[in-house]
Amino acid sequence: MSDILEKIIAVKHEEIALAQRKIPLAAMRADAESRILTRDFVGALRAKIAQDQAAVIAEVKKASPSKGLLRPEFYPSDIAQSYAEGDGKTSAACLSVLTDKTFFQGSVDYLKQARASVDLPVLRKDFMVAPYHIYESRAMGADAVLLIVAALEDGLMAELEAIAHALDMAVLIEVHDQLELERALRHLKSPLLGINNRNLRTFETSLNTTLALQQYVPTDRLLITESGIATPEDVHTMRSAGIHSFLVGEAFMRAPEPGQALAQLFG
Ligand SMILES: O=C(O)c1ccccc1NCC(=O)[C@H](O)[C@H](O)COP(=O)(O)O
Repeated sequence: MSDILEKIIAVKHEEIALAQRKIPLAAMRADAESRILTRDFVGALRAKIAQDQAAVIAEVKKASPSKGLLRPEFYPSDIAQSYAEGDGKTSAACLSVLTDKTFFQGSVDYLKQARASVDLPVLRKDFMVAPYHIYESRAMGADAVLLIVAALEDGLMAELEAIAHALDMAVLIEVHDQLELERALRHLKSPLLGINNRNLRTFETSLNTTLALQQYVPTDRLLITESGIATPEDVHTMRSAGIHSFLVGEAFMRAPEPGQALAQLFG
């Protein structure tokens, strides 16, 4: 595991211990299981692709460990609405909202605000390390969760996926290299397979990460390229290679109108 991931995961274990003292696991689970209305995350991506459009998961991210503060004036509802509207022709399929406070200046409230202001399905972007996280994600309204293979043992990641699916949530699996990809394919069932172009040791992004791993992804999985997508040429490179699903944060967060930036990048 990279240093940054190790640091983040250590903080997540501390956070969970605190959270469970406030709301015990049984209560959080009951809350999660009482919420039955989920938006179809996988369906929203597939619908865009069926219309020959790029399926964009647009990220609501105030700051990041690699780049620091991205968007000082940060209003999640406005950002979400801008993504949902785009330019009227090209818009986001889904949202991804960072809820981690320590490293990304995110918040659970940001997810709630963003989701309440649009009809799009929402991914909770955080670092899941225990079943509690999955129940908590559903209880706060998330339609999908991220599972980072580099941060999870085989048995645990399969357990977290099963809980998410039992709660009707989608799971975005995230890998960085071939070993992680093989583990994911062996232990996880979710159709959503994200390849993250960011090297978590150097923070550099390279689209070649996706292009090199693409050949090992079975056709029944939906490949999503993540991180470092910044120019129409990047989009063209991916779409020419048959990759039509994208997770993009920074390029939109630095723009005054994130939805317009999305339309310019993908229109
Ligand atoms: O963004 C970071 O600096 C980062 C550092 C450590 C772990 C994860 C990190 N990013 C999470 C992401 O996966 C990105 O927010 C997402 O793929 C969007 O990337 P980008 O378009 O490059 O903002």
